[in-house]
Amino acid sequence: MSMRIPRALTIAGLDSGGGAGITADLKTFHALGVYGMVALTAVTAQNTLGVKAVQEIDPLVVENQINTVAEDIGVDAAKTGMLSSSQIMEAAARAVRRWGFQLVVDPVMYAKSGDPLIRPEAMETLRRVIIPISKVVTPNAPEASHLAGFRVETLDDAKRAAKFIAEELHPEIVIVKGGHLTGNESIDIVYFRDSGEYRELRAPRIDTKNTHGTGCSFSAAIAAGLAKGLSPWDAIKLAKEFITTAIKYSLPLGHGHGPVNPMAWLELRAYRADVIDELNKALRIIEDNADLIGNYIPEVQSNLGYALPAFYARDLNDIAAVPGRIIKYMGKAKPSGPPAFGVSSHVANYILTAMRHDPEVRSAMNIKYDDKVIETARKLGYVVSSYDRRQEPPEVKAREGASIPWGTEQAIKNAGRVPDVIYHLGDWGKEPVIIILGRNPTEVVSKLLAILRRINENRF
Ligand SMILES: Nc1ncnc2c1ncn2[C@@H]1O[C@H](COP(=O)(O)OP(=O)(O)OP(=O)(O)O)[C@@H](O)[C@H]1O
Ligand SMILES: Cc1ncc(CO)c(N)n1
Repeated sequence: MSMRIPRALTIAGLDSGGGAGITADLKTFHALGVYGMVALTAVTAQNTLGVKAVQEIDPLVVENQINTVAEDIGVDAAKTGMLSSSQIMEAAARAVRRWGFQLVVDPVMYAKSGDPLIRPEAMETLRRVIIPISKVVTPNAPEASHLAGFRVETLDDAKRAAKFIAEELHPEIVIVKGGHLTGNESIDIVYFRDSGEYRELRAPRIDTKNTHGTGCSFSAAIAAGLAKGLSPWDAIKLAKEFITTAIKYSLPLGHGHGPVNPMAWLELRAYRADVIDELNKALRIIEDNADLIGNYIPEVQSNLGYALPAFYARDLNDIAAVPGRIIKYMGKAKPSGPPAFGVSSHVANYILTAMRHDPEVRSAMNIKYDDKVIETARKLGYVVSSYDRRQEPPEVKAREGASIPWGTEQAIKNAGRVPDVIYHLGDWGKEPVIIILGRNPTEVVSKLLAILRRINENRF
């Protein structure tokens, strides 16, 4: 069986700030497993604050770039971004018609900063020449207003504009994006010209100013889906999920609108797999030392947690641990099953709090309290710190899940850094606990074993 490598082309401009244009498009193509190619239309000197200068590429060179990659490498789907002049549009349209590939058009008019990316006289060519050859066109609210000739401020306006654009300019599918509208959801209206059908794309509106490049990545993701052979609707749904992730993990860079993060899609998957691998490695070390560690499994049993890298560790779901905990079975420590995300709140709460002080400390394990462990850890030079549950303020006690973050904060404050070992001596109805922290689960288990082995050496 031969393997088909999906290929997508972006016909767009360069944003020197790296957030929008072809850099966003290429990241998006590759994050979605599609080989990316470029026909550059313009160079912009741009950052998160605005566009300082534009140099257009010769229209014949734009056309030549498209023809050159299409005749050799092949193109399954393409998208257009910044097309600033009528001549560049005519040249791009000639090449697109010649090769007949599926086209997504992002009718780029202004950057997030408000700077224009199209010459006024090219607006008519965009309508007459570019949009009619597109399968999908993706105006935002202001662009839809220009194309439809009336203000687009509500979902109802967006619906009317989508239908108007489809009927007047003849693309197959119109998506009027809701990024510029208000509401606690960001809702895009999708209109299918042939069937006259409307569909909605909904996602929670993310509270961030770092949305530079959203439109570019969204349209590139649709083109990537089409290149992979998805139906238009499946490609559009994938793109919505993709852009929501890219905005959730957008980057606080620069002084204006920071860039979206198309790599988040790929990085999240890579880091999740890595976290599970690292936990499995450490769990095997626990099994290899099951007798020794078995003596230190507490009444509530143990767990070993590992968080995604700090940038991606937002809540308890971003920390993996053993679902049924590490139990004591016939005197031996035994992980009750394979690790998974979002299954521990106890150990995960220690990790989340520690990471706020030291983003490198991403792993922790709880064990049974024993004076000897504390004493030996100190002898080995580990930083040991504690907190006193009896000093917990009533307002913390009253709040579900607030005890551990409070206690961890106390222990960190007492040590002046995130310690290697945190303990507390319990309270009425609360077992005392020891937590061992480290950068990764193997380091945590190594610290534990170093302590337990030293205790045993001293015993005999
Ligand atoms: N704050 C947000 N939270 C969630 N989704 C958003 C947010 N802002 C935009 N989106 C979504 O991102 C996609 C792109 O829409 P948007 O209207 O921002 O494009 P755009 O204005 O063309 O972007 P740009 O010009 O910066 O490239 C749409 O699916 C939209 O719903
Ligand atoms: C080059 C380029 N293309 C598109 C956009 C739209 O976001 C931008 N800001 N810069």
